[in-house]
Amino acid sequence: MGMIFESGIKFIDFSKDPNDLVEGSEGWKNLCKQVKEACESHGCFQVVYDKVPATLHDEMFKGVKDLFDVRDETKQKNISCKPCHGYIGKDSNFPLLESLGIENAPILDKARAFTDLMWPNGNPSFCETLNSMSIMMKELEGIIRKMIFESLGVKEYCNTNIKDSDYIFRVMKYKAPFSDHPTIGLPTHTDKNILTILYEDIQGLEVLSKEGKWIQVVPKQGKFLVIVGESLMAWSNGRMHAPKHRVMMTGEKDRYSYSQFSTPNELVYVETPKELVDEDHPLLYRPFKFLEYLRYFDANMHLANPLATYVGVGKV
Ligand SMILES: O=C(O)CCC(=O)C(=O)O
Ligand SMILES: [Fe+2]
Repeated sequence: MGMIFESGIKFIDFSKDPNDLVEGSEGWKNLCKQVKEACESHGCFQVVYDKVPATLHDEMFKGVKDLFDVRDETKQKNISCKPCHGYIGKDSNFPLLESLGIENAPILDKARAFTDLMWPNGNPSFCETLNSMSIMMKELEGIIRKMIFESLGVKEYCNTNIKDSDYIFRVMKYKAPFSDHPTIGLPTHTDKNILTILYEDIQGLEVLSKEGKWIQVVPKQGKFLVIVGESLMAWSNGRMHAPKHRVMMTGEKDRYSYSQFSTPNELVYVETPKELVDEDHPLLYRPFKFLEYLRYFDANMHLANPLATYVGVGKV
């Protein structure tokens, strides 16, 4: 049951046999190994997780399209005191992109507060879709995180670490550039959070390989893309790779995507466990608080490697 490569991105099947997701089973151990290898080598992989029905994805995209048709003044009401959490719209540098963040959407009241803000009479059906989708994406994220911790030999940290997470759900729209010349939709970046679980309708996302090659992600029905963020990279003492990625747009079709980012709770320190530090793996990053780092990053976007500048130990 080797890993399959599609367009250079590893593909892991979580839905082959239900026993594979039973902790401790042979299938589980095999998946742990595949997930670890993919996160080390590419920092991302595609995963089939058929607990999320295709109809839910369809409803989600329909709701997301309606959402972006809401008046700009209403969308701008979606504000947050946290950087990169609210409304991002039609920035003159990246005019194709529009995006909205929904904090802790797996909590029904939070999802409802968002849909009540966007629609005058709320939108109970989209609220339910959004909430169900974010709960399932949270479950998938939890499984993957468990697999990563187990494969790193630090399973015992899993409970505290999962318990101490927040989630931010983002919906994205990239307007069609009406050109065959690739145009930037979202500039090159690394995610700052723990893990990102992403679903997209049409091609556009590209991931930079360690060898410096841009790899196009080919979206497929039912396949999520999982991306390692800088918090997990730092926590794992650099073992897990946080890849650079970007969105490039061509053609005449708008692109929609949605993702859920797990983020360390703002009160806890992202701190490398002592088990992951030894002579061969000296400590790379000092403990930091996620939200403080996000604010630092927001104010220092010009830096080539903001995390290393912020909390890097020695020359990283
Ligand atoms: O829309 C996408 O496919 C990618 C979005 C992304 O990378 C992000 O929001 O961090
Ligand atoms: Fe990203």
